Amino acid sequence: MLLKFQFLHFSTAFSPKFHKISAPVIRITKFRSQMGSSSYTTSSASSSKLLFRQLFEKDSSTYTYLLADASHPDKPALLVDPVDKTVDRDLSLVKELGLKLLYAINTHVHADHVTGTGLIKSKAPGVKSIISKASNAKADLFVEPGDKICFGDLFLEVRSTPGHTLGCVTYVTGDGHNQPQPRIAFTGDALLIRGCGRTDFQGGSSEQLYKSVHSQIFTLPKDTFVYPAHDYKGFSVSTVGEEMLYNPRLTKDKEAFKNIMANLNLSYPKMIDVAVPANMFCGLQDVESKAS
Ligand SMILES: N[C@@H](CCC(=O)N[C@@H](CSS)C(=O)NCC(=O)O)C(=O)O
Repeated sequence: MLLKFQFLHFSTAFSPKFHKISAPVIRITKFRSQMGSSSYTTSSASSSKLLFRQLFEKDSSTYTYLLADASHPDKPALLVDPVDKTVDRDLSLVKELGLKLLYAINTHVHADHVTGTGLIKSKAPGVKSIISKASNAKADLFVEPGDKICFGDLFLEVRSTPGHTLGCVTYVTGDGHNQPQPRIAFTGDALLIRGCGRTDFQGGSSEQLYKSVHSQIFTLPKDTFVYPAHDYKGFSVSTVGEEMLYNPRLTKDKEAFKNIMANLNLSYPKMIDVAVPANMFCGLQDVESKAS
């Protein structure tokens, strides 16, 4: 598949740029198991190159993920779905592990917490924020389906998974010999473990979500790890195969799914009126000129 663009691989003199290229750079490497540790960690998916940490923000039950190419001399890294309240913790971890943070990326415009991307940019100059173009939010870089976000020799592929919000995307680790195996999907709120994101605001659509999950996530290899943006039941990780068998909503047919989603009767997230406007600007409400 031809790529519309690919972010440049990290170099010592760090300077992220947009480049249109026709194919990813693939190098073959060996894999070995690597356990991770932090304040809250799983380490189910790993390779000799990937440093991976799952971090938790308890007030909104949000997961933030830290990924880095540990085999690269500069250890280029990115954070998926950082939360404002835990930015200091996350940046300390980045420093302790000797990583060079390149990107702070969001799966979507969150409604229940303020994203940490703007705060990270103010505390770690040079870090670029990323969100989907379809989100209509502000960021330094906008991704579209099929785009790749490179960090060292590793990359995340962008898959469009609207339904919870209009601009939701799922980031999936690359498919190739030098990429982590099994693959890892960061599903945001599109697919939760034994659940899924609600579809009753922010351009949500149960019809669209059903299509997104079935066409963009359930088509990944069954051993692909599923790491969502939230968990409310104590789960930390699942797999595509597991969710295809046991997800109580998405194993149903489309009409039954739509009926379930129409009758969730969830109260609105407590922070929605603060979080959504702020998150349209990387969490930096009223700082439009700085927000990118
Ligand atoms: N009680 C929380 C919000 C809980 C909630 O609505 N979660 C969202 C994801 S964050 S917008 C969701 O989609 N939940 C699906 C579900 O089935 O629980 C708060 O007040 O913030």
